[in-house]
Amino acid sequence: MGTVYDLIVIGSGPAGQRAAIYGAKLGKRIALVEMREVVGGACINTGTIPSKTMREAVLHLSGYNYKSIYGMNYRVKERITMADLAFRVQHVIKTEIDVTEAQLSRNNIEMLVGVASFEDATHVKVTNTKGSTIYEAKNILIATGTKPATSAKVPINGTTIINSDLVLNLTTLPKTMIIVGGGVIGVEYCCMFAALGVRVTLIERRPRLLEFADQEIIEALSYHLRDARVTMRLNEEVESVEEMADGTVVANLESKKKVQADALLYAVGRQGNVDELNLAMVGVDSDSRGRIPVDKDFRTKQPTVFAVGDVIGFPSLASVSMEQGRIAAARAFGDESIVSNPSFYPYGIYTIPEISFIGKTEEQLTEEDVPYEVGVAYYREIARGQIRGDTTGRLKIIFHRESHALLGVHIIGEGASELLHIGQAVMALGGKLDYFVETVFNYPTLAECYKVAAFNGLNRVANV
Ligand SMILES: Cc1cc2nc3c(=O)[nH]c(=O)nc-3n(C[C@H](O)[C@H](O)[C@H](O)COP(=O)(O)OP(=O)(O)OC[C@H]3O[C@@H](n4cnc5c(N)ncnc54)[C@H](O)[C@@H]3O)c2cc1C
Ligand SMILES: NC(=O)c1ccc[n+]([C@@H]2O[C@H](COP(=O)([O-])OP(=O)(O)OC[C@H]3O[C@@H](n4cnc5c(N)ncnc54)[C@H](O)[C@@H]3O)[C@@H](O)[C@H]2O)c1
Repeated sequence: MGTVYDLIVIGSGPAGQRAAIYGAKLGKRIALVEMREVVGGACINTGTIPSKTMREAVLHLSGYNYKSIYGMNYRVKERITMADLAFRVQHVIKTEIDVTEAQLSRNNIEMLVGVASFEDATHVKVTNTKGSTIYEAKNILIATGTKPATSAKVPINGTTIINSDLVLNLTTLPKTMIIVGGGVIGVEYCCMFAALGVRVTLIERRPRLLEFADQEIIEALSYHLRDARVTMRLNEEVESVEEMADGTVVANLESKKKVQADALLYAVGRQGNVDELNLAMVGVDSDSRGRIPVDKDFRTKQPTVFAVGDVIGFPSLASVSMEQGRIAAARAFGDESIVSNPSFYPYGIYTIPEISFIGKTEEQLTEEDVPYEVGVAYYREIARGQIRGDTTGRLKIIFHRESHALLGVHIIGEGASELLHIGQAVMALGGKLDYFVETVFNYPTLAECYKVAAFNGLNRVANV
């Protein structure tokens, strides 16, 4: 009789890692199956970490920050190459893999290398070059993540027509580029390539970018995109993509227009990694985008089978995936102690400049007939904004007119994704606008924006 694990986790991205470690901390016997040669999933290997590292390298090498302070063009390196960017990205990926492997090994998690598929609700087959082995577990957790969505009419060739997994495959920095999809991936890469001087055309089928974000913030972002010479084509759908004989690429739009460029990034969403899992063996379904439905404890229809992370769909963030993994592992072992409130989950969008928010948008509150007011602080009014050379950033607090409860915080500007956590803490602890008025912040800091925005908001309420 072989080992019976308490939990087998399929996938070593943020969701799977956190589930495995939480289970191990409870003293359980855990195995983690990963089909890639390295741990970390899309987060470390192709998604979050590479894109955020590339962004940092772009800001540094392109002299973006220098320009905002001295108002002139200065490049650390005159000809920035894809190799310059890849060098830094590979370094950070390697370090993150090492850190993760050490963490898993310290917690005595057994690594099984290969593709996992279900035999039944308590047995998983793992197949690798040496053959197949069947493992037994009391609980199984699916954390297989997603891959870029494809289309038969978009021939990804890995060199001029790429998806987000293949950005570093570009051998040379294109002069012109088409980005299909104005979601988070499309907009983040759009900002990076534009900062490098690439003329980008961003094509999005919806009437606006990043529909879930506050409109005022997206209008501010659009100003920056135009300033970086990005052409935005909204309400336009790419129907097909062609490689031309001269090596360029053409996007054919539904509206019959054509857009030509040196390269094209196809970023129209993601598809759950469910094909290999043989879900039918456990009676679990997935939808057309490969998403697995789960209950509030992340249980599928099969009580011993859980699913977490990107493979269950929205919000598809590394941060949230980790939390889902932790909760699912706890529930699998009857631990109800972890409570997590999704309304306090933040968004960090690493555009240039950064966007971050929590809570409701003005549009949502208007829709819900909530009597709200806003308070805004502009970085240019704050000493730290002037010192850092970011005079276009802004922080907006949305609060209830009568109770002054915080309903949302929306920031665009340098450091937004870090700065947001002050608002998040105050919101989560039930604090109100008055907290910012009564609290002394370090000076000069961007945190002062909260105080200025709170005063601005109170003045507006007092005047009506
Ligand atoms: C370009 C890009 C940028 C992003 N930026 C951010 C960001 O800034 N902030 C943020 O919070 N999120 C970001 N995300 C999202 C984030 O990467 C994901 O939310 C996160 O990786 C999801 O974690 P996961 O564990 O669910 O899946 P993944 O990280 O996708 O890991 C799944 C793992 O499962 C393995 N696997 C799949 N099928 C099997 C099988 N049958 N057997 C064995 N192993 C299997 C895969 O090989 C993979 O290693 C970004 C994503 C992309 C693509
Ligand atoms: N900073 C972050 O948190 C971060 C960064 C990157 C990715 N992510 C995660 O990765 C996930 C996937 O991101 P994504 O941007 O690929 O997907 P997405 O679904 O967010 O955006 C895809 C966009 O492409 C558009 N689109 C689809 N087909 C089109 C067509 N034929 N022509 C023109 N436009 C078209 C859609 O309208 C949509 O706006 C997101 O859910 C996000 O949570 C997060």
